[in-house]
Amino acid sequence: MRFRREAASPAAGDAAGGTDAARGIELRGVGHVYGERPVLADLDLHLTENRIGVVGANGSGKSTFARLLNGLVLPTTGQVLVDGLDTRRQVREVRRRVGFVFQDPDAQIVHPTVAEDVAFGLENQGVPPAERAERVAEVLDRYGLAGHADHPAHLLSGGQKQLLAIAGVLVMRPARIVFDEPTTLLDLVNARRVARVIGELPQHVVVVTHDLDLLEGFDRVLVIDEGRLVEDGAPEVAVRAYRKLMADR
Ligand SMILES: Nc1ncnc2c1ncn2[C@@H]1O[C@H](COP(=O)(O)OP(=O)(O)OP(=O)(O)O)[C@@H](O)[C@H]1O
Repeated sequence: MRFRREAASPAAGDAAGGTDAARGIELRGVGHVYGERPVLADLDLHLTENRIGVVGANGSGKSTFARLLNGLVLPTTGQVLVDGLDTRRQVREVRRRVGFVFQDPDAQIVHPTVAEDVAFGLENQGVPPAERAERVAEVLDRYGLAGHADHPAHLLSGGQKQLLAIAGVLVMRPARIVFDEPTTLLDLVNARRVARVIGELPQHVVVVTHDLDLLEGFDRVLVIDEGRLVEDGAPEVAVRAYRKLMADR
């Protein structure tokens, strides 16, 4: 899937449109059903914090939740609003605003070389070549990939691929970024590196993860269980609740 290619302006920090009250991501009475299988129900949330984590058991509905936030999945019931934009009716604008980083970077890498891969979304958007080159160089430099610009993207290490996937989203300057298990496939060194990168982003981020260390310094953590929100609070409180939930199984 190549949805990240649609992430674009406005840059982080830009006036995102709508009224202040409409800022953030709002879920109103959201539920989701795949075929006959209900996977999320009764979600009423207003997500405004800079760093939000989402944890829960396998199959609890976290990826589905993440995908609702940029319109990759549409709610079966209720509404998801991003800065006042409805994911059902204004999906293109929503995807410009909300970048999405998949768990497996191979799902996002579509061009032969590192630089071409990062440039693709900008090219699609009609960004002029000189600006394109400048933005690509800047983002590759920031993530330690400048020396790999002309290398085959698929030959990068797992950690470098994840950074490339993040670079490909960031170059589009979305105001918000959703990460679906960004460190699951990485070793400890690369997991820490990606955690640091996420921690330093100016964007609002929502991170689905099983890596509880990643949640350090987050503003808010949601615990999802069997498709329902069962805890919502500061990381220490939410993680404690999650551990207890799992210990009782
Ligand atoms: N496209 C789909 N079609 C049908 N069922 C699906 C689809 N995607 C997910 N599901 C089901 O929905 C439920 C929730 O899946 P989801 O991937 O959202 O969970 P998760 O919490 O992210 O799991 P994990 O931690 O294992 O990645 C699971 O039972 C899964 O089998």
